[in-house]
Amino acid sequence: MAPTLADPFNDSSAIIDFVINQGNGVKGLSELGLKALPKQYIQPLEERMCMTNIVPQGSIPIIDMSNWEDPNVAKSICDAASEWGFFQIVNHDVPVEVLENVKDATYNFFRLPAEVKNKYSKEHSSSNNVRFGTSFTPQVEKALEWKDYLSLFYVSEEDASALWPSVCREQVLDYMKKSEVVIKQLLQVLMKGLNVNEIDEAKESLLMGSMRTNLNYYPKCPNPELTVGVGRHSDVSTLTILLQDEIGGLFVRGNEGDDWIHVPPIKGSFVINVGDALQIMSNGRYRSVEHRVVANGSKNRISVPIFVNPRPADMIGPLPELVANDEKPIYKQVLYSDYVKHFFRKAHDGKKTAEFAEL
Ligand SMILES: COc1cc(/C=C/C(=O)SCCNC(=O)CCNC(=O)[C@H](O)C(C)(C)COP(=O)(O)OP(=O)(O)OC[C@H]2O[C@@H](n3cnc4c(N)ncnc43)[C@H](O)[C@@H]2OP(=O)(O)O)ccc1O
Ligand SMILES: O=C(O)CCC(=O)C(=O)O
Ligand SMILES: [Fe+2]
Repeated sequence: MAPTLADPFNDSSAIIDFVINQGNGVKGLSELGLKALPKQYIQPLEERMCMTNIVPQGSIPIIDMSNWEDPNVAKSICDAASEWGFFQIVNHDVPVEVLENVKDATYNFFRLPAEVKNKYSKEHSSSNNVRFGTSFTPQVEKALEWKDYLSLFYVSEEDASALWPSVCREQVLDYMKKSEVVIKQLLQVLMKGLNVNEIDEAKESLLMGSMRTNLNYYPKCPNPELTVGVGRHSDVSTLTILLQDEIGGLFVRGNEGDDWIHVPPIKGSFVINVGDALQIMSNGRYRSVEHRVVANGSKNRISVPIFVNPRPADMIGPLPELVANDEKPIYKQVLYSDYVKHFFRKAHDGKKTAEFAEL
């Protein structure tokens, strides 16, 4: 029987069963109208966002991509990637309509009944390329995160037609396809900033040979101050291109102490961040920076990141062009899928994943 407000979950396993096994997610919990956050979601004090650590006037760079080849624009992109690891881009040529369509498609997927979404869960999905889930790695997390997601790994149009949910398939494919131009522009500029002037086929495949789009849903939360939407982590991608809605809640680690900087929503923009794979390939010149998402007490929020990655079978390490000139490598060569598996098999733990590749 479905739990009600008057008849809340009587034991710990009932809540896990409702959220994870039945596929209701935290969206299902939120819609029950619970008055208090279930204890499984209460984060330790040190993982909750503390208002005193938010830099009030802090902001990551905002870069206009209309003249992306201009050396000044190129310099601001490379500087932002080295100093902040994060920036926002405007005037990037991906039509606003494509962005609105993928946001609508995200809502349409999460509006589906739990039993339909649950067909895409780890336990029921016929393929690892499609995954509906909640939190990050619930099996190993001491406290759960207040987020549901659908993760879509792109292999081919045929694979997507056969496996991706029809309610969002075309919109996500269009979003990925139309974003490729700006992804290539950013990678070209970032490589030039490392004196890698030609991106041949092999290098393009190493930088962007596989892509994954996640549809993230953060429902409104009864006690947002006690939990997190996403805990502190850096992405394992080369680059992440993130579309967020108008609600806000993404914070980036600042350059000093425990400072956190809010990333304000800008209509039509993308938030760009360097991932661990690019930090490793650039031998630490570009930085993958910790970020986190807070929960919201009054509104639902969505975001749609495209993770641009090496292929699972690629070996990643400092690019040969960088270490050829006596620069000391700080990372070893690692198999990218081993790196990603290491990330997915533990709870979010800030910047610790990169230690896997340190020399
Ligand atoms: C969900 O909340 C998130 C997600 C993120 C993501 C940030 C990123 O940067 S995603 C970019 C990751 N890169 C890639 O996907 C490209 C390369 N892909 C691969 O190397 C492989 O496809 C693979 C991801 C390693 C999966 O390979 P496979 O052979 O199928 O390996 P498995 O053994 O099935 O999986 C390993 C391990 O990972 C878990 N897992 C797999 N896919 C996902 C997924 N999409 N979401 C969550 N977890 C996933 C899987 O369950 C396995 O764990 P076990 O415990 O079962 O062994 C950032 C922040 C967030 O909050
Ligand atoms: O929702 C957001 O703003 C960021 C989500 C995120 O960091 C991720 O999915 O890796
Ligand atoms: Fe992230």
